[in-house]
Amino acid sequence: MSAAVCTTAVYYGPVINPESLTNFHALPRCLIAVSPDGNIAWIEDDVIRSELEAALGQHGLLQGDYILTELKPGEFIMPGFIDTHIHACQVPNLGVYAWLCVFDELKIHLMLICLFRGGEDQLLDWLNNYTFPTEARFKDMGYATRVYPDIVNRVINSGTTTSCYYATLHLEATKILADVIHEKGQRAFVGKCNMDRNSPDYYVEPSAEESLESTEALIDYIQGLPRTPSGEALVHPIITPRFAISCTDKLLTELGDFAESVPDIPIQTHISENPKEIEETLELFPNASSYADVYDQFKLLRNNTILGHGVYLTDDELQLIVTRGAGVAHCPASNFNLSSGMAKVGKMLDYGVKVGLGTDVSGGNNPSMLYTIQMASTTSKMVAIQSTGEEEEGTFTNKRLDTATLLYLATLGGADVCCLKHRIGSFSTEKAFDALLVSVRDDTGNPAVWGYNQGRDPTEEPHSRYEDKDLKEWFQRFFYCGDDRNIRRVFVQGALIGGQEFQG
Ligand SMILES: O=c1[nH]c(=O)c2nc[nH]c2[nH]1
Ligand SMILES: [Zn+2]
Repeated sequence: MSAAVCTTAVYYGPVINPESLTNFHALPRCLIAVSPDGNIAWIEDDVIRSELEAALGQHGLLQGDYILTELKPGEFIMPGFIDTHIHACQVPNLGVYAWLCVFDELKIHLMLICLFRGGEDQLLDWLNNYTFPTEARFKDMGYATRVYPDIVNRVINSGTTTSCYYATLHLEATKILADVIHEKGQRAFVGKCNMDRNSPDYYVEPSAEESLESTEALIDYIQGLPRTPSGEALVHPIITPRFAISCTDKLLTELGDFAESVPDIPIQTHISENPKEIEETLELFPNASSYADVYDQFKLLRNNTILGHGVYLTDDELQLIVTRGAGVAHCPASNFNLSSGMAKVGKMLDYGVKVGLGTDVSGGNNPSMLYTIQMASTTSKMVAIQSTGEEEEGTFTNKRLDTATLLYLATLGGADVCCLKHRIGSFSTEKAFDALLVSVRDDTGNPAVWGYNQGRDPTEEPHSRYEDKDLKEWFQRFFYCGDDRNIRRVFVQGALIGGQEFQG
């Protein structure tokens, strides 16, 4: 675990705080106090510099009771990103050409791996040709021990404070992933894939019983990890039937029965990503009226189910998903890379479906949520351009997603999908301080961001009062052309765990 925070931490400066699908707050002079347990003690929205000490005093904080971080011009604080769908074990597959050896009991598969071969393959071929061989390597715990720390670091440093991780089917390697996340102090859900059919012989579980057994063992292991000083767990287990195609009826039945006995443990899976996948699913489950109905029949569709993709969900399925209270992880980069299609996020929102964003590495080619936000924006614009329907006032269907909506999806929307909206996704009293300190100053070294210093008179008083429009401008520069270099500090539950200035 990262170092414990032992005194009140106070942050003073500009803050971006999401509120709803249509609104966020840009607060240029905000004061946030974080208790030693990492929760937000209180927030003052607008405090002028000369009244800072007085404001702290009113909350009973005298000098020596707190550590003050005062932001520089061009810096701001915002909630950390929530990635509702990422395959940690697929990061080694990102954009590389390499010879890869996969060992199974009897033979060595030697194959040329390249990401998407220029984007030729769609989902099912991509899984067989590239992804399953990549994931099979995690049978080797040495490999897992070597690669997972770098993968988690990379995710944290790109500003993701909560991740919903898929691991491989291997129990021991998945325990290693959970250990690494715990050690680094990230908030996360970690699941090992359940998959007992329609997968290559070197990468498939031998039976439904063994699949369930190792799932239960992983849950026990993760629930046994030490908690934060306030008794909260940061790493949670999640039941992870890979997708319907890779699970027998027996496995889905057993997982559904087991899930019923542990209603607080969430479930993640894939749904309706690709036409061929949907066709195959409906052939395998002839009694189901739709893809969503397959999961529903097996008691796997409920308020804490996270459904990856949902590109081709029908109206009936959207209605069923809303009724069950499940959420969707919108994975726009992956949907482009695998030529899956463009999810109708606006329509999902109008139906009342909970929606968050997912990088879906390595279907998605970047573990950064910023990149995913930009892809979600592009997707919504393409859906809007192609739309022939009338635009209705006050709805999202077929419209471009604006900055407020994209910010919501990447933060509060994700929190809602993870059933953690009461803890994370925005700043308010008693929520966890899961936050990013962002800079658009020139010294970040990101030339794509026209930063705070650009064109500014160096003799200008640096603390001249900013307006909320200045802050909104900095925020948009970061949102649409920022990258890891702009993410200076990453906090989870009040503890500094990453970012460019972190020396962990
Ligand atoms: O984008 C995807 N990535 C995967 O690993 C996967 N497995 C099932 N369906 C999937 N879709
Ligand atoms: Zn996925």
